[in-house]
Amino acid sequence: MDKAIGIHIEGLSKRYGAGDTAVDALKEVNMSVAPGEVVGLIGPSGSGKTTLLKCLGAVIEPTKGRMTLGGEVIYDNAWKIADLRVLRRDRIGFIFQAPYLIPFLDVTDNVALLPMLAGRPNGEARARALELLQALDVAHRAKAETAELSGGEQQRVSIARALANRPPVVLADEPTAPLDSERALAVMRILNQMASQYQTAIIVVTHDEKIIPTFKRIYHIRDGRTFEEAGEGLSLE
Ligand SMILES: Nc1ncnc2c1ncn2[C@@H]1O[C@H](COP(=O)(O)OP(=O)(O)OP(=O)(O)O)[C@@H](O)[C@H]1O
Repeated sequence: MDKAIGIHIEGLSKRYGAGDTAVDALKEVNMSVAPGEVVGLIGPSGSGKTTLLKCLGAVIEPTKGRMTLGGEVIYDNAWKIADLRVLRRDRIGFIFQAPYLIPFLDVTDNVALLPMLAGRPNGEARARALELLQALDVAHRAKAETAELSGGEQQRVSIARALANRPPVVLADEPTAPLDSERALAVMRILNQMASQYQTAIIVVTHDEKIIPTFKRIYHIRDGRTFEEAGEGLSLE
């Protein structure tokens, strides 16, 4: 297995239920995303996007197949990792449509919380948080209450949080859906910069027409099967 691969899945299938009512939500899906790469995952309602994201995020168990993360096999017809919560906390970043910041922690602690939970000393966790806040241009709000931030600032903090444990993969679920064109493209610029700076593989589930031209590579999903296509790779500079 190529150690440089960020996330790699082979023949991944997911069946919900059994017998007459069984639903094959994923049918032998293959996908590879390299460190530093941002790919789009696009498909109509019911095509299997959420199921795939949940399998990639170790939130639900696939039925069969193989999955590697940072070169390590994490699933091979069964989980190969004893503690899935630790896997999710330390090695997978999640970005959602809304920022979901913790309102009783300041901006720095929202980002430092994950490294602290992973056992990093407080000073180191805060220093890492500050470095990310700087990279995302929100360090001037480091001591602010989350409610004092604009929507765009909150979202950048949520991106910093997703990267705080330096995960090899970040899963972003419709991160630009509520944003206007300019802000949506700004988020894509940030995701591309972060992917490249931290060598993270980023998968963006979206149906947002505004950002689809920015992907260099797209996985389409239809009825549980994926196929790959070159994207336009619109420059975000
Ligand atoms: N817990 C479940 N039990 C049974 N079937 C399910 C379950 N979750 C999803 N499905 C079925 O699996 C298929 C894929 O669903 P999934 O939620 O992954 O699609 P999606 O592409 O995310 O759709 P949407 O864009 O509408 O959220 C659908 O046929 C759905 O009805």
